[in-house]
Amino acid sequence: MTSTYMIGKSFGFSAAHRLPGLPKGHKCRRRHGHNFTAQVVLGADQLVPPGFVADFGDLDRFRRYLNRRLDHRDLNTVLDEPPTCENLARHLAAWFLEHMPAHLSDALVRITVSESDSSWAAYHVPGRRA
Ligand SMILES: Nc1nc2c(c(=O)[nH]1)N=C([C@H](O)[C@H](O)COP(=O)(O)OP(=O)(O)OP(=O)(O)O)CN2
Ligand SMILES: [Zn+2]
Repeated sequence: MTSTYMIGKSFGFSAAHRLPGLPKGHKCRRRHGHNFTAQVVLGADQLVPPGFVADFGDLDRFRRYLNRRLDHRDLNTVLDEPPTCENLARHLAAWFLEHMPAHLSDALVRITVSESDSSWAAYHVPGRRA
């Protein structure tokens, strides 16, 4: 279902990872780091006063999770699967749906994870569309 209004907020974190399962010699098999960006996108058909989908400030709990569990960590020890952008985006969406207040989790449309200005992956909550 498509929302009439959309908002997004981006959060940065720095972390290390390596991607097992790639061909021998692939540079991403080696441990390396990125300045990641996670972007949360929320949608709604109606605004709440004073004209918000949701207050950007209400996303602070998500920021705290990133800072506590992902920032300056080895992501291979955080996820049970290879920490690709795709898997990180799904992990973060699952956390968001489980732990954020209902007015935010009900509005989550997608989470995008970027490793650089030129590369990103998104996880869309099933049934919710931009
Ligand atoms: N679909 C995906 N492909 C790749 C991912 C990923 O998460 N999803 N991740 C990587 C590696 O993490 C790698 O560090 C980044 O790869 P890449 O963008 O190819 O390399 P650079 O950051 O050096 O970017 P350049 O544009 O080539 O300078 C690989 N693939
Ligand atoms: Zn990488």
